[in-house]
Amino acid sequence: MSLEAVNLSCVRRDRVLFEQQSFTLNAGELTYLLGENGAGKTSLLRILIGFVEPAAGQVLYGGSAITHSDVRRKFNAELIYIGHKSAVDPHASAFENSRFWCAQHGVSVTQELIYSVLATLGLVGLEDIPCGQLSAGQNRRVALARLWFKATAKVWVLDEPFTALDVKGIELLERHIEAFLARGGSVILTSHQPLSHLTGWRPLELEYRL
Ligand SMILES: Nc1ncnc2c1ncn2[C@@H]1O[C@H](COP(=O)(O)OP(=O)(O)OP(=O)(O)O)[C@@H](O)[C@H]1O
Repeated sequence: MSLEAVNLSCVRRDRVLFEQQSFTLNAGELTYLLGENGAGKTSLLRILIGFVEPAAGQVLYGGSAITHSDVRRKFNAELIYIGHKSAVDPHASAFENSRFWCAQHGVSVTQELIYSVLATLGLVGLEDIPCGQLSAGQNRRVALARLWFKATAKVWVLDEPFTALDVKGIELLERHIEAFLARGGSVILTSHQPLSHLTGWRPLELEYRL
């Protein structure tokens, strides 16, 4: 199913961030959203997932508007969004955050699977302590574990997923994105760091407008 932006515009505090943005995320494609600080990348991603309404235009999933409840349900079932701030509860552990996220998103997982994914993410021994005591990169890994849990996802919308990751973490995530694309997934992401291994992406540049 393709995710399609049709003539999207966004206005923030009387400033037009962007207008008439149209593009399609197709199966197996990676779109790299580029632009200076404040250009509107996060705003565009939040419109794309239906969290914020555009000033004009619409978002279609499989050809129908995501504002229709049946389309919304299907889109929810096939979407993973990881925002810049990650939404990891600092008072809960990596295990508890993962279990809650899976429950909230209707993803059925065993305890063993949660521990195994957290191990893949390099979090062995850190699974049961409050995330507030983990480093920034470790917290990012806890958030990224969602990309391993939800096997039914077809679209990943990732806002600066590489932030705070070390070299190994970047490589792990890039390989996981590659495998997802090879299975026919679609990805749109922002990153202020150049992508190191990922190739074949399509740039989508937002110009900073005064
Ligand atoms: N809810 C909001 N209310 C008012 N202004 C907002 C809101 N959200 C974003 N903005 C403004 O819109 C502009 C674009 O913000 P946005 O976060 O989309 O940019 P960005 O391209 O993701 O930036 P960065 O690279 O710094 O993350 C900023 O000037 C920001 O202050």
